[in-house]
Amino acid sequence: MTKVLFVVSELAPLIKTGGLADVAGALPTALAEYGDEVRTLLPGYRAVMGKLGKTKVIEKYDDLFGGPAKLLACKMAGLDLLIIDAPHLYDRDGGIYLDTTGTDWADNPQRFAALSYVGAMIAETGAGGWTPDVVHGHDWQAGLTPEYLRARAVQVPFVFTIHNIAFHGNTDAGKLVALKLDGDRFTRDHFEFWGQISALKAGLMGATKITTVSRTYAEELLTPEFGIGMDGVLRDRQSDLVGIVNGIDEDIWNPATDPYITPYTTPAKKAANKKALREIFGLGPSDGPLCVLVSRLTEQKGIDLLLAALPELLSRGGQLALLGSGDPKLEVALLAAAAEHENVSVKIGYDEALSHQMMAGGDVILVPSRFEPCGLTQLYGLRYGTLPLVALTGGLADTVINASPAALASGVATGIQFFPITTQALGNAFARLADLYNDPKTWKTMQRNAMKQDVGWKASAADYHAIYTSLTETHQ
Ligand SMILES: Nc1ncnc2c1ncn2[C@@H]1O[C@H](COP(=O)(O)OP(=O)(O)O[C@H]2O[C@H](CO)[C@@H](O)[C@H](O)[C@H]2O)[C@@H](O)[C@H]1O
Repeated sequence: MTKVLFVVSELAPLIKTGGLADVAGALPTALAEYGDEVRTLLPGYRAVMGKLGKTKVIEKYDDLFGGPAKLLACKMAGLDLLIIDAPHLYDRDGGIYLDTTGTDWADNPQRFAALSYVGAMIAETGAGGWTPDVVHGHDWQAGLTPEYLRARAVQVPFVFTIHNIAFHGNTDAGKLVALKLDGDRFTRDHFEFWGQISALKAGLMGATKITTVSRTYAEELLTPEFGIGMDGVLRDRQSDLVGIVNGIDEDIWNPATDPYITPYTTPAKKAANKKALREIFGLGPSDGPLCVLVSRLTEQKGIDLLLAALPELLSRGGQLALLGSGDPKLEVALLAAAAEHENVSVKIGYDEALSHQMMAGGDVILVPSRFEPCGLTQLYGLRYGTLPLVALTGGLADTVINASPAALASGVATGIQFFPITTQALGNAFARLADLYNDPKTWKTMQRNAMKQDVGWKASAADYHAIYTSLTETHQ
């Protein structure tokens, strides 16, 4: 049994902007099956504080990066939480990373340095008598943790998981003092990155073990194209880098019990959900596949490729129902496409219930990402018999079995992959999709295969458990 402190900036079901929250929310329960005890340290954003039940104050800090703060302990949704109640950092309108105008909060470096700093303090002195054997940080927001552990001479292993290397958490060198960092370590070997402080680099350099969320992404990260400036750092640390594919919460994402949908256990019974979904999106009947997409709208997600390839889908009778929010330019372009084509419908926003209805009612889940460390929506799609059409990259390469002639002949295909990641290849994939969809026997076989895939956390939690065990053994 290993006591593990998660240090993370979002956590489902309390606060979520993307897949990081899902992983942070589901993995602790899966690890408990192996006897590991996870407590999760999370900033007390306004939205979080409003949802907490009974809390216990276990620590008080006079000055946590500019103001007084408390450490609260509570239980929620089966999780043991440690919440940093620091109003000067987290109690405000707007998003958790962005202000009301969509700009990064100017004090994000301090806000997440505080998260990492409290993580290190807990590792040193414990929280209410509980001291972790391992600290497990996620993404750049937890990246400074090993610097603070080192400053306190705390010898605890630090596992660092990269969910998305595109975010570096960089800030200017003038903040060294404000962030309580050791100026002597502002070098290329530690956390200096092209003249800036990089929280991500600090985490990568200081981690005892680095994980990322699929095997293919672990390999891709070593290349300049995917490493986004950190490939050199990662090549240096390659022997400590491992890819562990994400799972999904099989209770929340279960078509047989999902409270947001008409429940089903066989693909044939998706029909009621498809009808309902078309009504929700104002789409009429059509002969082609109903494609759905649920995503943050960013460059990463290949939405521009989809827009350019849409004619191929629509010319074969396909439809698109899309839910997302993010880049205003993409939002405008999507709404324009919806206005132009009757078989395209777009909802801008974030809607958990609707995302479930889309998984249940769609024929196909689209993930045309330029890069995708793991991706979760294709996993939801598999579980719901909604076949993934995905770019061949990262976790999308590892979790979908492409409908190649060989895979179809042996009856194992679960979706469609396209490569290179271009408009033309996506357009060709839409043509393949239409052919497969028009072959009901093959389509049903693929749906049944998809629904049988193991997309839960059990196997991957075992891999994390093995890492914790090996690290605590070597540190004893
Ligand atoms: N408008 C909306 N309404 C409702 N729900 C919405 C939504 N927009 C997104 N979501 C939900 O947010 C999650 C997104 O997770 P993903 O893993 O697909 O991508 P993300 O890039 O956020 O995560 C990063 O971290 C995760 C976790 O490691 C990696 O899988 C991934 O590759 C990496 O980019 C899904 O649960 C999805 O349903």
